[in-house]
Amino acid sequence: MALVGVSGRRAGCYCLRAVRSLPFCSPLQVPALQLHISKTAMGACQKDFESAVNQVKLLKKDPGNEVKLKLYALYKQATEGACNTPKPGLFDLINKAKWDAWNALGNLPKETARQNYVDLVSGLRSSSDSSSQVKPEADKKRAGYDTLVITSEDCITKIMLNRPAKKNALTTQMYREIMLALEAASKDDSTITVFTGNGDYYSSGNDLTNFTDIPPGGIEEKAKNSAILLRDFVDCFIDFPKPLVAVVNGPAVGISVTILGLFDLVYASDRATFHTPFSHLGQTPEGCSSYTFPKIMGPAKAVEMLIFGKKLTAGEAYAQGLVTEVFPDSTFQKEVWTRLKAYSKLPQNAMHISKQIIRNHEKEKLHAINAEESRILQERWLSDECMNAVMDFFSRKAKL
Ligand SMILES: CCCCCC/C=C/C(=O)SCCNC(=O)CCNC(=O)[C@H](O)C(C)(C)COP(=O)(O)OP(=O)(O)OC[C@H]1O[C@@H](n2cnc3c(N)ncnc32)[C@H](O)[C@@H]1OP(=O)(O)O
Repeated sequence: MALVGVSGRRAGCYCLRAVRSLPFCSPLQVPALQLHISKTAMGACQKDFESAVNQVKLLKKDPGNEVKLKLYALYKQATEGACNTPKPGLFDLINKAKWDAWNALGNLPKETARQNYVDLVSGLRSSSDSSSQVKPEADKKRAGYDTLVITSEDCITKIMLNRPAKKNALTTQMYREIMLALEAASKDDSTITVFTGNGDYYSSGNDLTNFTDIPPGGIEEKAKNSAILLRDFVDCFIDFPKPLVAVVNGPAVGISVTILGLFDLVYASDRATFHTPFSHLGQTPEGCSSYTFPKIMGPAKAVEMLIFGKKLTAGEAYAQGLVTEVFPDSTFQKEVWTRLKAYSKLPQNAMHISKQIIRNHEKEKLHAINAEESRILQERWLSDECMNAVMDFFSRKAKL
C-alpha cells in the first residue's frame, strides 16, 4: 500500500441499488424508484462499503499501484463525489497520479463508485483467499487482470472469469480484459485456449449495472459506446485463431451463452443451464447467435431460446448441438482436463490451420452479422421496452 493510502473515514452513503442498476436511467425515472428503497437496504449498502474499506487493510498481498489507484479514486468518488481539488503540480508525481485517477471518474455517481469499490475488493479477496474457490498457483498466474485469472500450463491457456460473488456477471472492464486476454493467448505458445468460470456459475451474462455511469454525452453516447464495445468483443471471438474451448462449470446466461456458437468445443457439467432471456429484458440476440443458433440447432429450437427465452438443461443443449459433451458434475473437472491435456499435445500447426479453414468459410459473414446485431441492440437499449424490463427486474429483484 505504498503509493495510495486509503483512509478508513466513514462514508455517508445511500443504497440506491435499484436506481444504480438501471440501463440508461433517465433523471425523470429516478425519484419514483427511490420511493421503493428501504432503510434496511440503505444500511446494508453502507455496511458493505465500510466492510470493503476494512477488508482492503487486511489484504495479504499488495495488489499493485494500478489497483491501489483505482481503490483510492473509487473511495474518494464514493465519499466526496466528483474530483473537486486543484490539480497537483507536474512534479508532485504521487499526488498527481492519485488526482488523475479520481478525476478520470468524472461524474460517476457516488453509489456506483461505492458498488464498484465493493466489487473490486471482493475480486481482490477472492483471488487472494485460500477458501473453497479455485486458487491458481501464483507462479503460473498472469498479472495485470483484475476480473480474470489467467494461467498457462500443459500448452493450455485458461481464462477464468473471476467475479464469483456476482455470478461472474460481465462488467465493461471484464469485456476489455477478455479482449486483451484473447489477444495475448493468440500470440502465446499454447495450443488451445479455455474459458471457464470461478464459483458456482459459468456467467450470469452482461452485468446489468453496466449502463449506469452515463457519460457527459448522455444515454445515446452510452448506447453507442456499448455497441462499439460489444462489436469489438465479439469480433475477437470470430477472429481467434486457435481452438477455443468452453468449460461450462455451471449456469450460463445471456451473452455467455450466445458466444458459445463461436467456440470449437463446449464441455458442460450436468449442473449447467443455458438461458438467453432477451425478450424478457426488451433486448435482442448478440454474439452472432441470430446466425449460429439456427445453424446449429435448426430454426425452431433457436427461436425457442432466442425469442421465447427457453432455458435449456445441459442434456437439452447437448441434444440440440450447442454442447459437445456433458459430464457428471462430480467428475467434471477431472474428466475435462484429462481430455484437454491429451488434445493439447496434438500437432499445433495442423490444429490451427484446420481451425482457419473451417472459420474462413464464414468469417466475413460473421463480422457482418455481429455489426448488425450490435447496431440493433444500440437502438434496443434506448427503447422503453428495455428500460422498463430492466427497471422491473431490479425493483422487484425478480430472478430469472
Ligand atoms: C457492452 C455491453 C454488451 C451487452 C451485451 C448484451 C448482453 C446481454 C445479456 O447478457 S442479457 C442477460 C443479462 N443477465 C441477467 O439478466 C441475469 C440477472 N441475474 C439473475 O437473474 C440472477 O442473479 C441469477 C439467476 C443469475 C442468479 O440468481 P441467484 O442464484 O439467486 O443469485 P443472486 O441473484 O443473489 O446473485 C448474486 C449477486 O450477483 C448479482 N448478479 C447476478 N447476476 C447479475 C447480473 N447479470 N448483473 C448484475 N448483477 C448480477 C446479484 O445482483 C447479486 O448481487 P448482491 O449479492 O445482491 O449484491
